[in-house]
Amino acid sequence: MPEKSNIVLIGPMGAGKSTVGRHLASHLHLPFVDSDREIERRMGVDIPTIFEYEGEDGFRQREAAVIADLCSREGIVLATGGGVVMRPENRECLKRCGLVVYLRTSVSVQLRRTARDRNRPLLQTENPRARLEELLRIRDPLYREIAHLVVDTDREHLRGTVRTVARRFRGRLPKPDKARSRTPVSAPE
Ligand SMILES: Nc1ncnc2c1ncn2[C@@H]1O[C@H](COP(=O)(O)OP(=O)(O)O)[C@@H](O)[C@H]1O
Ligand SMILES: O=C(O)C1=C[C@@H](OP(=O)(O)O)[C@@H](O)[C@H](O)C1
Ligand SMILES: [Mg+2]
Repeated sequence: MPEKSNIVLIGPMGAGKSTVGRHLASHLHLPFVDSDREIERRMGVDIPTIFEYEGEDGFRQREAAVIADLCSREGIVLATGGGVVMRPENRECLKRCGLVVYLRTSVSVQLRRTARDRNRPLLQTENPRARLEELLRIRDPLYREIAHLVVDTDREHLRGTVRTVARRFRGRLPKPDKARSRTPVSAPE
């Protein structure tokens, strides 16, 4: 069970974590944080540059530090990068950080949504489909391992996905009345 009341979006590149996250945060009136943008902000360079100079390992190290920091916050919507689940310490951290939502997507839809974007170094290859398939084979069980909720984004429109997650999140918040009735009442001496 999560210890904090954040919403954490996980899933592969092109699942819509950044886009759904931004809309969901605005729908729920919560702050939105994208861990990739936070890494770029701290470093002052973009993700392809970090990969170029420090390799994927360097990026993963910076990502783990940012995830640990962001998970200390309360009441945010957090969009993660697709590879965040590769490190066990991130998985542990995210599980405790809030409601973890796996935005599931087929490789064909991922390809379509990421085709024109040059900002994902792992997809700058001759065969992005094969790369996405291989990443999903490794990562899908890891997404499922920490997800409290799986939402298929192929079949739902953006608005539908936002509503589904918002409903499930609200359902987990303690109702004011019930919360009061759970307050222990001290017995008269
Ligand atoms: N549910 C959706 N339906 C249609 N297009 C989407 C959906 N979610 C995201 N997109 C589009 O796909 C692209 C990649 O989305 P993004 O949010 O960056 O994915 P991620 O952060 O998971 O890699 C963006 O251009 C976005 O507008
Ligand atoms: O899948 C991955 O390993 C990555 C996904 C990217 O984020 P998105 O999933 O938001 O595209 C970004 O963190 C980086 O390029 C690595
Ligand atoms: Mg993103």
